[in-house]
Amino acid sequence: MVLVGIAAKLYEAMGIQRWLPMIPNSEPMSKSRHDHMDRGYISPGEPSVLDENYISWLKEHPSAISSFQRMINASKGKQIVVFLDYDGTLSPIVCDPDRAFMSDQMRAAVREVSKHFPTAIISGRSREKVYSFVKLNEVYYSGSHGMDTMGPARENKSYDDKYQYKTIDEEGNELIVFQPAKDFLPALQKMLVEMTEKTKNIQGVVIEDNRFCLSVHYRHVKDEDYEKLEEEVESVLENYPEFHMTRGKKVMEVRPSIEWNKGHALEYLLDNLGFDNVLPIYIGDDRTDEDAFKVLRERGEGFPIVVSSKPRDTMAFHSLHDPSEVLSFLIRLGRWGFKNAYPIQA
Ligand SMILES: O=P(O)(O)OC[C@H]1O[C@H](O[C@H]2O[C@H](CO)[C@@H](O)[C@H](O)[C@H]2O)[C@H](O)[C@@H](O)[C@@H]1O
Repeated sequence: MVLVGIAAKLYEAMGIQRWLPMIPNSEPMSKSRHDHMDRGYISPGEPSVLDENYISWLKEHPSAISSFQRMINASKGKQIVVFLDYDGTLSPIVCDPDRAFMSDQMRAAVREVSKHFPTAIISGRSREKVYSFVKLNEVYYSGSHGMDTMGPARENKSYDDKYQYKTIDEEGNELIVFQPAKDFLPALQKMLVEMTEKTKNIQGVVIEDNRFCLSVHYRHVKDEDYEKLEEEVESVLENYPEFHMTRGKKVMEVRPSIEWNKGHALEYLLDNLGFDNVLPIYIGDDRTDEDAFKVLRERGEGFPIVVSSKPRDTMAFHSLHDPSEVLSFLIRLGRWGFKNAYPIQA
């Protein structure tokens, strides 16, 4: 019974009401098909019911699902804008970066959300690559950790025209592309060749060309070879003082040292959307998403939501356990938008 109590506490904090029907005097499960889908969802990576650390972390970063109504109440009179990270948020983390596909269900949920709220995906991948996974024309894309952003066309004098150009999408809509790290492209291509050469004898290394940054994946590198790989990456970087390395999930990321990150991309998109009263929701799992969480905190608006199955330091207010919970949240948001928000004009 004690175990059941702890588990119930955990699920309640996570916003998962799967346990409730088993507990006497609890609210019965709704008969609505959609409600049932949400409540019946079982996340693949549920924490151990005894993970007290996770339970107390959830008190600091409550589930965005259980806080949904509060978020919606806060959006009164404001335009909701949705920002989503890709890997680990819209698709689960998998061994092969080229096979991080998004499920059809997730695609449908993002499409539904984007019908009612401006939606952007901000990823560490190249913009083209993330589009090839998502395949939705209804959303804006920002690749290379925000260094390649395609957003709504708007005269915006705060950004240097040297790095912006106008373009037309397949449906004839005018868009603007902002690439603040454009000057670094030749050096990046040179570095990619050197990095590939230097690491070619280390088994398991995958170098991904993310256009304005490089990802050196070491998920398949033997532990005993990791140090060697790190040395090689650092030795290449020594010849490129205008670049630096950051770390993600089993990946070293080499980026131009300019003051531009996912947080700046978020602000750029918000500027170009041009709403007066806005409520941004940003969902992400990566360390690089913290830059965007920080921006929302500093602006004092919106909801930064971290995707994490473990307690961790974060600037986010709310949390979701994994991409399956992201799906539940987006389904709910899309459904709410369908009933309550005006459709976005094409
Ligand atoms: O900003 P994101 O969209 O989250 O991109 C961050 C990096 O994600 C990818 O790598 C991660 O996901 C892979 C697929 O699940 C996994 O194999 C890898 O270990 C993770 O680090 C992507 O491949 C990187 O280029 C992105 O920078």
